[in-house]
Order: sequence, then C-alpha cells, then structure tokens
Amino acid sequence: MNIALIAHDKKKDDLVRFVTAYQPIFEKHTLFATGTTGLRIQEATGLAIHRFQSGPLGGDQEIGALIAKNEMDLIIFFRDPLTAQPHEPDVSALIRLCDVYHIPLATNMGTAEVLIRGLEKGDIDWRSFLKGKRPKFEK
Ligand SMILES: O=C(CO)COP(=O)(O)O
Repeated sequence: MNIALIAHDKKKDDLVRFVTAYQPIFEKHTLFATGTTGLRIQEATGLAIHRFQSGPLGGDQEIGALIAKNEMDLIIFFRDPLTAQPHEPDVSALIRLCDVYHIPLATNMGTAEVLIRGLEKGDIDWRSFLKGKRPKFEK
C-alpha cells in the first residue's frame, strides 16, 4: 500500500512517536510524506520515505495529485486544529480529495491507531482490487 504521512509542526513529535511504535507495520509499505514531516520520520526511524515539498510550499497538493490518480491508499495527517495554517486551502483540498476518492484518512492519533491495525489485518485490501493506475513507485 502507498501511505502518506503528514503532520503540522505541533503534531510532528506525535507522528514520529506513532510511526516508531508501528514501524514493523510501516516498513512493509511504501511511504510518502510532506518535506519536513518526512525528514523527521526518516531521522527517527531510518525508514525509506518519498518526500515531497514542505506543506506550505505545495506538498499537500502533490499528495492530493496522487490521490486523484488513485495512487494513495491511506493518509495519516495529524492536523493542528489550534493553529492557523498559511496554506489552509491546500489542507482542505487534500482532505476533500480523500472524501472524493474514498481514501481512508486519519487526522488524529486515535483514528490512526484503528486504521493502522486495520491495515495490518487486511481491512484495507479492497484498495488493491480497485481498477486504475497502480503505484509506480518502488519501495
Ligand atoms: O504543512 C504541512 C501539512 O499541511 C506539513 O508540511 P511539512 O511536513 O513540510 O511541515
């Protein structure tokens, strides 16, 4: 599965802890992230991650483009609901595209736990059966 990892600044520590806790699951999948989030996770875990631009510089939109091309299977996006983001339209657009394309999306750690355990159990295998372009990124 192709998994995107994104966190706003005040949530980055939480996401690093989350990915570290579930590293044995994450390392079976192909990981993508916005720039700074990806760097933080790489430094902490050594996982291979395809990094895009930083969120405010277009990273959310790059991930959104992959959703629109049916190349993203799961999004974990720890949003900071208490801090205004200069690129709020990009954040909303990414979340909207998850709804348009029925892509599982966790915006907080509670939901992320459920999704990642479900991923391991095979609850998201239906993504593999969908027609369309499949991931062309190597793990
Ligand atoms: O701003 C972000 C998501 O909206 C995250 O971007 P960074 O991972 O580059 O900090």
